[in-house]
Amino acid sequence: MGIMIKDLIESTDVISVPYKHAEAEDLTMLTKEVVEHVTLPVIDFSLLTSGSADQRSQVIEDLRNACLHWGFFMVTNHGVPESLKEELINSCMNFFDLTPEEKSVYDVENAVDPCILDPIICGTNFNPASESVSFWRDYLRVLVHPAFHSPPKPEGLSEVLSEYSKRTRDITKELLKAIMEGLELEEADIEKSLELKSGVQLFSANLYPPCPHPELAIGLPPHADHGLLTLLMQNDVGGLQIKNKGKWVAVNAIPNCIMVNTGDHMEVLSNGKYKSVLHRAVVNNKETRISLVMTIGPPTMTSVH
Ligand SMILES: O=C(O)CCC(=O)C(=O)O
Ligand SMILES: [Fe+2]
Repeated sequence: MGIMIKDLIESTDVISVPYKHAEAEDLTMLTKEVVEHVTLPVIDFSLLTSGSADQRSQVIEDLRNACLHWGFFMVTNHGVPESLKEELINSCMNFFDLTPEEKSVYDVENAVDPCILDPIICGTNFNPASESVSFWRDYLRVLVHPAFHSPPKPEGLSEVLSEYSKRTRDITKELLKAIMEGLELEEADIEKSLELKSGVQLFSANLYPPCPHPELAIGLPPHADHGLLTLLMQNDVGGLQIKNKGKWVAVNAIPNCIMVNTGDHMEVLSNGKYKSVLHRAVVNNKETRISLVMTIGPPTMTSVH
């Protein structure tokens, strides 16, 4: 792989983001423009599972509106303990801290066939020789369902990832059920059409080290996700921006909420009603950001984006 940004930063005193990029036409992707901060719709998960019938109907209505107008919402009271999130963040940090040799086993550039989903890959989007905009992200991506995978190192990652995968999967199922009810689809049809039991669940840990010139780089360029729903948790550093009503807005996350967005398969399933939303991640020059991303889709899903 190209050397991961994290390893590069640790091996050299000076790291620059080439200024030539300022001339690149890709500049429209960059984030010099001032973006407004918004609060996404909030979905209280506990009301979906143990609220009264009225409360559940209200949450279904809220989900409908969130999917229609935003394609993004924040889930609170979801039952994932903060400690589990913290442990997973620490384990992923420990993975990125492995030596380049240890990580090279999962090097995306050694992947045999780009059409086959490699169960575990890691890599970087950073390419110092690139003529266009700098991408400032290292990542680990793991297929966690229908068969669970995990790198054996660092110790503890596998257990924590397995637990986190199960919990986010259960949350996704409940959310999907409620979203489908809002679309007035029958639950039996949904199970059948989604084939969630054999569905694909992909985990990504995105690492965005502090960037000396955040205005000349982007963490993740604008994209939409494959799959039905994507669930995202982050260390308490912001960076996610979404395109809403034609303009980019920055997301203010409630601490420890799960941010959820609709993906391409949801757009198909809802007959185009719920759009697969464009989003991107920007970087900053102060703090490392990490996002834990879980994408769930049908068995045919082959990649995240
Ligand atoms: O890190 C983020 O905020 C965005 C991550 C993302 O969009 C993805 O992994 O698909
Ligand atoms: Fe995404």
